[in-house]
Amino acid sequence: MPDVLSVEPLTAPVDATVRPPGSKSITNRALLCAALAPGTSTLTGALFADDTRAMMGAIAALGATVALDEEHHTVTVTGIDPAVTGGAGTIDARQSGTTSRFLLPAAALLAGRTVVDGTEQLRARPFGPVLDALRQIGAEVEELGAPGFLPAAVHGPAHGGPVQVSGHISSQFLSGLLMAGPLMARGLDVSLTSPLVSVPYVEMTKAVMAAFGVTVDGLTVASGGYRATGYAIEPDASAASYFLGAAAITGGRVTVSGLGTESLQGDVRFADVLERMGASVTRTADSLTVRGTGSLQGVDVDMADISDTAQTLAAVAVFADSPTRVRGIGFIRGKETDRVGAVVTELRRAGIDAVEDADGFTIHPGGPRPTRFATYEDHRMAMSLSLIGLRAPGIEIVDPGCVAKTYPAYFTDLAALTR
Ligand SMILES: O=C(O)C1=C[C@@H](OP(=O)(O)O)[C@@H](O)[C@H](O)C1
Ligand SMILES: C=C(OP(=O)(O)O)C(=O)O
Repeated sequence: MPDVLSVEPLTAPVDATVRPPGSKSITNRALLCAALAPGTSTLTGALFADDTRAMMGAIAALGATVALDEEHHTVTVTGIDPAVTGGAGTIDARQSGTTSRFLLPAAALLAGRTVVDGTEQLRARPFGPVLDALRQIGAEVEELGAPGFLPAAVHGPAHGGPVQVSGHISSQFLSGLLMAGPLMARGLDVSLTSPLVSVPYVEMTKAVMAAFGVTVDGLTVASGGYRATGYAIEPDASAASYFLGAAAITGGRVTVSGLGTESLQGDVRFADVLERMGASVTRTADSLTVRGTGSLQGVDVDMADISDTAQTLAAVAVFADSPTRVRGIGFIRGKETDRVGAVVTELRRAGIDAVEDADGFTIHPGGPRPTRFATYEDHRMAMSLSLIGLRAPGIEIVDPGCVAKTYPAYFTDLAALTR
């Protein structure tokens, strides 16, 4: 991957059918549930990217046997019995929020000490709510760096029972607790102390747990255990947003196969936002087609449920004919970077009138000038801003390799749109 990548403008509207790689979020849930299930599970359609390799490494450190068949997008996992497993040493969650926030409660099941750490970027992201929750349910927790941040050590076994956790910073704390819940002696009964963001991800957690034989009732899960299974992972809906956005801004057509009305991923609702802007959307049980109609209106939209697609919308909004206001996403300042600040800074660099709001941003349409975009080690900055280059000449992306976090082949697949 070069240090800087030039995006070639499309010479004709896109007309393509794509199938993005497996969902990061579903892959990492399925890997963890499989690791906690006695017996062997086979996961098909899995994502192979930095975030999921982080989870594969983490569950192997817990003692699971993990066999990769990358060519066939398949992972085979033989699970552990946490009741007879000791601490897992030091686990490197790399840049992955899901790996780290899901692993801490799972590591708290073990009668031993496990340290969870990651990159400098991950060390800057919040962990206080899950560390505090684990203390409430009987785990010993040491904050080895700044309080509320990684690295942190947990020593179980956590006994479970009633636990309180906040919902407004990240839903991953809740998802992680729920997934460890069935292996706790008292099960788990979670109460939220603040409104939940990213709600569809918690529904996804329950759905994946159900596939592995565990029922969550509200936010309560009984003590029990997972069942190993065969599990098919859908394509990644956040990744799909870039291709759907490309159709909308070029007046072309993109069909995403493998994702439709039956999807477990909230981010498929990005297509609804494009529809509100004037694109035409066709949905089947397992496909989504967006057709650009040649005109896009700005929208005023709350993206608290689907915030990984907010940067995609920012790029699309540049080509609308009225302003777009995105609300409800103040919490994305705590993701890979301050995504609100970063997207506004970069659009302004291209001469676009973009404004930072307390809970989101406002984008006024305009003609972007040739620009070298910074990407802040954030895969979604790189993937989103590249869309601008499909319409405007002279767009360059710094550090395009950062897409490896969730979509290593992104720029190859984007270039294939023009062929
Ligand atoms: O549970 C998940 O798989 C995720 C939840 C969301 O995070 P937050 O709950 O922190 O918003 C999302 O942004 C992230 O990419 C994946
Ligand atoms: C926020 C993201 O990832 P995570 O929180 O899992 O690191 C993302 O993929 O956009």
